[in-house]
Amino acid sequence: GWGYGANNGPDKWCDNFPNANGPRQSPIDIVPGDASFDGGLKPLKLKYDPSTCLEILNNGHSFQVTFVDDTNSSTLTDGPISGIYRLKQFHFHWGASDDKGSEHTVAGKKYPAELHLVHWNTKYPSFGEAASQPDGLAVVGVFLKIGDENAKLQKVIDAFDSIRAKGKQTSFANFDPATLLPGCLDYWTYDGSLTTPPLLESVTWIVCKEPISVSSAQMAKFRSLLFSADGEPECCMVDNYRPPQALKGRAVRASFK
Ligand SMILES: CC(C)NC[C@H](O)COc1ccc(S(N)(=O)=O)cc1
Ligand SMILES: [Zn+2]
Repeated sequence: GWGYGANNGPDKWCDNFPNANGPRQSPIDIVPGDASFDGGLKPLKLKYDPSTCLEILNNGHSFQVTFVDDTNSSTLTDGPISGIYRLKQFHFHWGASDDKGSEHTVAGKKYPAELHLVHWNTKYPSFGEAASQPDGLAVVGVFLKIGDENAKLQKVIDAFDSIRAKGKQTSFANFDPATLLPGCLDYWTYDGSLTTPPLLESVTWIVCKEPISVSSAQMAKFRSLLFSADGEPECCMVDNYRPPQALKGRAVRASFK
């Protein structure tokens, strides 16, 4: 199956996933000077209920924290979107070293990691249905930069021993994803796609300008996770990011001046 190695990585995805060369692929390099301020963009409204937090799992590509999404308890509204989008999961992408790892870049700058909070449009019956619609998903991206230890993130890291290998999962309750958001919610937004196969072109991307902190020691813990399952040769889960894709004429708007 697809992955991030030399033989199954991003440059090979087009062999099985034709969306790879589509007109609205993600991630992109965000060039602040080319983004146009749009005064019509509303502030992001994120309302998260920690009791909807369900479990944490290693899916062999990243780890993700999944949420109960059968009610509007944890939602994203306003911002560049219309209607109500429900939180489904959050996950991260990171590098083998602190000089790379993010999917989006900012005028060519790579951050060591990037958080994705994945939401689906409740005008559709489920995440799976929404994922195939052009306005089906909204993903909030938050950059991580090396600095002070992030105590909120540590709660997630403390679960890594239980999900070290592909396919492992464990219960994960009462986590508030709002604690992972930066203080300032200024953002860039553009029409894009899933950054992993099937690369569906269904995502309104909302990328926060302000990063959150993570310590180098905490990043080392991310890199102790494995792409491989129990019983397979151990393969460290690192460099699980897709590089920036062609903009193909798309506009990037800024919610801030
Ligand atoms: C519904 C089917 C297509 N399954 C989709 C699968 O769960 C993968 O979902 C996702 C969800 C989010 C992203 S990202 N990195 O763009 O935020 C990538 C794949
Ligand atoms: Zn992602």
